[in-house]
Amino acid sequence: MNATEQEERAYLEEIKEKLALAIRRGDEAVRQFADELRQKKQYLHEHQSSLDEADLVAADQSINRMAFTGEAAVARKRRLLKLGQSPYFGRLDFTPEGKPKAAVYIGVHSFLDEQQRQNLIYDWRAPIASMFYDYELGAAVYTTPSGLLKGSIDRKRQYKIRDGQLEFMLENDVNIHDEVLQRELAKSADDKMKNIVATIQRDQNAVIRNDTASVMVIQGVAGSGKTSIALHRIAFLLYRYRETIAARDILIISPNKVFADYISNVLPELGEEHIPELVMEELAADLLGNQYTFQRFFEQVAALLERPDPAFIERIRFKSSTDFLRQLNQYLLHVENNYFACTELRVGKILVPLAFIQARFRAYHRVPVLKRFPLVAQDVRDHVRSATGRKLTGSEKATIGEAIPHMFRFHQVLDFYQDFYRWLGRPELLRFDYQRRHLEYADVFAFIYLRLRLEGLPAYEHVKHLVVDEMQDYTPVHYAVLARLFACRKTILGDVSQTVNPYSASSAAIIERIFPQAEVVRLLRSYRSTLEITTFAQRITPNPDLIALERHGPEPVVAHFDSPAAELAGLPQLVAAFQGSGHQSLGVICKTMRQAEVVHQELQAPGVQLLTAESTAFTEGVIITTTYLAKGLEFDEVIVPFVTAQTYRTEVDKGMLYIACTRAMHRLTLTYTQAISPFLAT
Ligand SMILES: Nc1ncnc2c1ncn2[C@@H]1O[C@H](COP(=O)(O)OP(=O)(O)OP(=O)(O)O)[C@@H](O)[C@H]1O
Repeated sequence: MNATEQEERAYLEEIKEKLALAIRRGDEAVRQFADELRQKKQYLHEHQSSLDEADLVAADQSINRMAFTGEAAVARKRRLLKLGQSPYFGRLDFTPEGKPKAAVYIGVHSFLDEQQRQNLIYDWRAPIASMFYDYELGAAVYTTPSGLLKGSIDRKRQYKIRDGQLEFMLENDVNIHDEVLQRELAKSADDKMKNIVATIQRDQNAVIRNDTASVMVIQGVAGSGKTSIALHRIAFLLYRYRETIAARDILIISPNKVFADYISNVLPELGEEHIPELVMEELAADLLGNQYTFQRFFEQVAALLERPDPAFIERIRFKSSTDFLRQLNQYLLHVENNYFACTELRVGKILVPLAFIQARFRAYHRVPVLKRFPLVAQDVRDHVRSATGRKLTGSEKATIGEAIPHMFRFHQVLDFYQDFYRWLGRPELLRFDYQRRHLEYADVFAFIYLRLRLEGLPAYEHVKHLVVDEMQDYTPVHYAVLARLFACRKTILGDVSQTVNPYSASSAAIIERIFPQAEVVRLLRSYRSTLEITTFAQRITPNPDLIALERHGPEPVVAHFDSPAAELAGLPQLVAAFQGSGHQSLGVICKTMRQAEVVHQELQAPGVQLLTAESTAFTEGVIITTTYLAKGLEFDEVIVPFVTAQTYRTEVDKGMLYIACTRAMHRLTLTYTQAISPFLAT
């Protein structure tokens, strides 16, 4: 151990002691709060009858205040305990111009020595910590509340501290970022996504700390850290705007429950509370109300994979275009201008002129049409009352109330939606099952959009930041709905190469058309997989811009079997090899759920889980699932069975194969019988 390391170890012990002391003090404070709270409650209980209203309100407020302070103390203790395990991961020695040098230690949270009023550890989100990610040695600058602070960095160190013990430290004379990053990436996959604070890369840092974009679109290659970055960005914004945004004000829209579970740990790991999340289809169900049922996205994808009917494809393709949204908007104009068949209205002796009713209808152009009738009816009543100089009878009021809506062509959104296709001259593009009141998936958001425009829907005003993951799976109407429901800032992320349904995919360019104010960033470095796996996946869907990280592992194996029975019989051996490898997770990723069930039959054993659309959690071990459900997840090892020319032959199949292969971090095996898929033929 050299002198520097000795010094650092001694410093670590010092910090740990200070942390332990702070925890003890905190415990004492919590105990005091609890005692005071108990006493106060007891006093209230005993003196209830003699206290007046004002006393009670004051007592109530003081109890609430104490409870709040108590909760804050408990949260602080949680943070300190966490720091005790791993107080910091980085250090930079910074000399601001004209000021003395200071060592800045950076950790997941800040730690202030209250006695010395000195910051011993800086939160990675603090302005000064940004230099750790943005600069090597030499001139550096960061933004303080009072402007830019220039200076120079003359030392940078990285540490790995686990369970309070220093595992290693690296000095800046080696390229520390690469070395630590390599170590992090070589690790085994967890059943939960991890935080990456210690190794955030410069381009990623720029996205995380961007606090100006009202809509940020992250278009990144597979494994570029999009999801990680979006979550760190949320943590950053919660820190930066802690006075105005809390975790409960954020909403993450994710593709399914398993993915939501997988990412659920990152923010708590960073010391933030759990963030509300919603699966896109839950949002749809919320907005449709309970009058309709609808096909789910995975059912649409499954139908496309199993029986790709041209008319079905045509319906999906049409409804996924920006032109479709434009037509819907034109139709709404047409409705506004033509569907109010206004007539004059006789109420007793008074004739309310057509022009008056028409003008009132137009005057409310900001109100959704189906919500205008009571307003117009009220104006007509007022008109009649001032014309007659008397109050209206109940029956006159009712006549007006009924007559106005009657002048309008339809009242049900479904009638409009059907009419829209007639207006287009394409009635065959709508398949609605009347008996089950069942919509195809491609109609769900178009229908909601019409509903939103015709009836209005309550906006999600409490949401102050919206995150949409897997953006490529949503179409212009989805975004049009989101834009109207969520007026807040947004982070939207995805990868066009990972579309599960190429007939309904959106690129960043399409999203930009809906959010012209969007800032689009492209992330091209891929971190997840070894170079061998990335190169293999690139042969399926090439992206010349992708930059693969130089990390090596075994070449992917494509194994041929003589018969389907032999292929199935071979799978347990592959699983056994995984079990002996020291890796934590293996994903057996199939094209369809039917195939996954067949594999599950073969591999059933403790620790083997079939992940279905109904699953809600992701666990370590052997997971058998479909590509659709594996999206966004990652595994140490991946097996893709049945990669035959028969199974993987269409564009949709190709996308599936690419997604499946890019889930692997360290090892990839594909198996087949007969002829291999043309996407894998060399
Ligand atoms: N700076 C980094 N330091 C350490 N690990 C990183 C970094 N960036 C990304 N990773 C790792 O790379 C893997 C992929 O990250 P993530 O899942 O966020 O990428 P993604 O772009 O959303 O992937 P995909 O679109 O393929 O699902 C994760 O294991 C993540 O921890």
